[in-house]
Amino acid sequence: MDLVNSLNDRLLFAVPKKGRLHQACLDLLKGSDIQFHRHSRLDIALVKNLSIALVFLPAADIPTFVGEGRVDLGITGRDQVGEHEVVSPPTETTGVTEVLDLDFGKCSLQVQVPQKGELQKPEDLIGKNVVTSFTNLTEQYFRELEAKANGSGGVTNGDGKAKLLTKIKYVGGSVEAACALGVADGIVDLVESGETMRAAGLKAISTVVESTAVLIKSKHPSDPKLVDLIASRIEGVITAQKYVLCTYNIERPKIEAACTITPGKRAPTINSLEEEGWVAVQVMVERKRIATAMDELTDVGACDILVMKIDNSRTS
Ligand SMILES: Nc1ncnc2c1ncn2[C@@H]1O[C@H](COP(=O)(O)OP(=O)(O)OP(=O)(O)O)[C@@H](O)[C@H]1O
Ligand SMILES: O=P(O)(O)OC[C@H]1O[C@H](OP(=O)(O)OP(=O)(O)O)[C@H](O)[C@@H]1O
Repeated sequence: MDLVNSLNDRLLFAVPKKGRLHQACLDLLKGSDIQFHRHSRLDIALVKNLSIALVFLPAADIPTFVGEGRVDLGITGRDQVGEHEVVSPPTETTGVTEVLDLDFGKCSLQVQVPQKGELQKPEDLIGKNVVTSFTNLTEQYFRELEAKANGSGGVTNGDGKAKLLTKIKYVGGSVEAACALGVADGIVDLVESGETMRAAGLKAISTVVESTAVLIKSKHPSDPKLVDLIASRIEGVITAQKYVLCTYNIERPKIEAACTITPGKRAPTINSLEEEGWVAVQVMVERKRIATAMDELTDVGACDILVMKIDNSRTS
């Protein structure tokens, strides 16, 4: 099969080929019934049941391909979009539009320094060596920091732009090793649980950006209707993962107190029970809140509380 020619007329959808976002993206595609078979070593896979081709790319490159309109749709981290936009600011026709926050891949890009050392605040790194994989965001961050610290009295380049005193170096991974190896005084790297940072003897002293995975689209996708369809399927899966369905029985006078605890996404469904004075309530509750909600519902007199997993959803 001539794979490249069979891409014609298909919507191109970029997915991280490895790393932290890869498996969550595959799960999302499965939940959205986007069926494909990826041949080993091939970075393109045709979707069997929709006119889409998946393109497996490094998360860092996805904003470039989508931003230039070469690929219609993509999933990457908001940090990667930010990193790209520092050097390629969006215009009317280029750049990406965020379609959905996908609620996974949560992390923060933070300035980190050795736990035991003199450096305590980001300003202490001005003029020193900083190592990162996010050189554009880091440069922007230190440019602003230096401008604040120097007022207007800083040294300027030929182009009139303030000369950056902090020395920023790129490394592609294992950024946390840079301080111990003597390459950096501080680093700018992603932190999720904080385990990597602590294990490397580092502490965070400032946050450059917060990030989650996002669905992005180009400014002029080849098939806007198909983009909307995929976005709505993905949103359905994300909502299903985020919420559970809770039902309980309660006496009528206690409904108001119970509904304050579980107001639902739009509003709870309330049906009369055969037993006089009682109602059954059905309501969506955020998964992370469900244990507390159950405790509080019990306190206000709800009983027969049941919680069910939602497989998929289409809500507004
Ligand atoms: N520890 C983390 N927790 C949550 N999300 C993360 C974490 N690290 C990275 N991410 C998110 O995943 C994106 C891709 O990062 P990752 O380091 O996995 O990519 P990669 O460089 O392509 O993979 P690899 O590190 O395996 O080479 C990041 O831009 C960020 O949005
Ligand atoms: O706060 P934590 O939960 O420990 O996660 C943070 C780590 O995760 C990422 O690296 P990754 O493991 O993807 O590998 P890399 O260093 O090769 O990029 C990031 O660069 C940190 O090193």
